[in-house]
Amino acid sequence: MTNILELPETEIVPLRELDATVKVVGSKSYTNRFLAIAGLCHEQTVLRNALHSQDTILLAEALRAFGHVDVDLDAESATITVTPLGRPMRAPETAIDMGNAGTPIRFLITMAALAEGRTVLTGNTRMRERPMGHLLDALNTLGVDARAVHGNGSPPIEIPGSALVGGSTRIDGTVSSQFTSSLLISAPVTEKGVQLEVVGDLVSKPYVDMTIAALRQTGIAVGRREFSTFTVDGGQRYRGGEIAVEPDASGMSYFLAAAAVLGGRVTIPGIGPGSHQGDVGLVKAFVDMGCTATSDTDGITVTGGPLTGIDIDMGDMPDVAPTLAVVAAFARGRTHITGIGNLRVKECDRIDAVATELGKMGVTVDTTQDTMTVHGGTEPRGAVIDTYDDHRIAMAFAVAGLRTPGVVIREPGCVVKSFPNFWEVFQGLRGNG
Ligand SMILES: O=C(O)C1=C[C@@H](OP(=O)(O)O)[C@@H](O)[C@H](O)C1
Ligand SMILES: C=C(OP(=O)(O)O)C(=O)O
Repeated sequence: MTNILELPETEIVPLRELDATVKVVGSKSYTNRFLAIAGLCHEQTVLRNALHSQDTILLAEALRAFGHVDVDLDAESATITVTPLGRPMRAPETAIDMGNAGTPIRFLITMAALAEGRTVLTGNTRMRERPMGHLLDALNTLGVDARAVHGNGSPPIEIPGSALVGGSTRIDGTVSSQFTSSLLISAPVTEKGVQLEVVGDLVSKPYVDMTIAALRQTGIAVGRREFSTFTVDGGQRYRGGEIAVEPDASGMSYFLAAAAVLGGRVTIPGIGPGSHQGDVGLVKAFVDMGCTATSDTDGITVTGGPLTGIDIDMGDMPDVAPTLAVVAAFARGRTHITGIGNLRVKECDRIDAVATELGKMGVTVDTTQDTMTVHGGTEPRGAVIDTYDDHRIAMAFAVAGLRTPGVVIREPGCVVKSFPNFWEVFQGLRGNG
């Protein structure tokens, strides 16, 4: 069988009917959180339904490089086991290359300040443009002299060892929530704990809720006043044991979107109303556009209907904005998406990428620095879609190809960042429907 991941491009064959139950991979965000936590824990941690993707594997390998834990990755059983070796965390002699794994590198920047010795964290070309300056400023206030080697706030980042003891600091929340999460994850094992004040309007808030949920689940007490101040006492100990990771809500979005654009039905088991993953909010957006949905112990089900454009602030669910934009291309009327300025600093500039690629399909998209307006109503036409080494562009536009003939996705292998078996699951829609 052809491995789509290795092809220069793949043409999506349209699908007329869809009625499927889809098993998506474990959450990237929870896998990253529990891996980082396990890397600070003195007990063994076993993650079930853990995501084995490029980003989580890079984080696992980075933890191993600090020499204090063994990390066993069993992709077959979707299990990751992290076992402390009873040695201190020690910076590796060479720089750690984190590819374009944004969440992992940002979590590691703070963790590295707990290790012995100087750590250098770097990444690929795009990563070397991604912003980390706010996190460096917060660490500097805590007395950690972490710095961008080229003085531009981006990797490579150099972090001095044995430098983080805790204290009070402020974090600018307007660019990425990952900085707040990073500080919260390392805070409990510092000597003094951390009092954190978030300044500016925090983006991607649900990810901070996920961090706090992960900390509490592993035995950590966190005090908070909404999204403005967080207090974590030092000298706490993370609890190990077995942890089940829920399905990935961002990965789920492509299949729910398929139901929306085809007027079909898709059910995602294992995720429901109790989830802290903000991307679950896309379900309500689809309902507002004309779909019907249920969310209960069986999972989330979306059934497509005639679609109409909406106005929506996606600041709480940035990763599914490309998914919604593609669905909006098939809706009657205009969809106005706001609150998405930080889409410009993700794996690619996702505002420009979505506008350019939908443009190739004959769909007009107006953009500003932090908004996108998709003008639906004209049936999109087939096009060769560039993916900019961005998994979410590849997966979102694959959905368009289920309805529009002639959609070709270039470099489909980029999905490995968060969803290595995406194409397999996507092809599975045909057997199912
Ligand atoms: O904490 C996390 O797991 C993530 C936070 C979000 O980033 P920002 O806070 O930078 O928007 C999101 O885009 C990313 O894919 C995962
Ligand atoms: C933005 C993303 O990832 P990260 O910031 O972790 O690289 C993403 O997965 O869409």
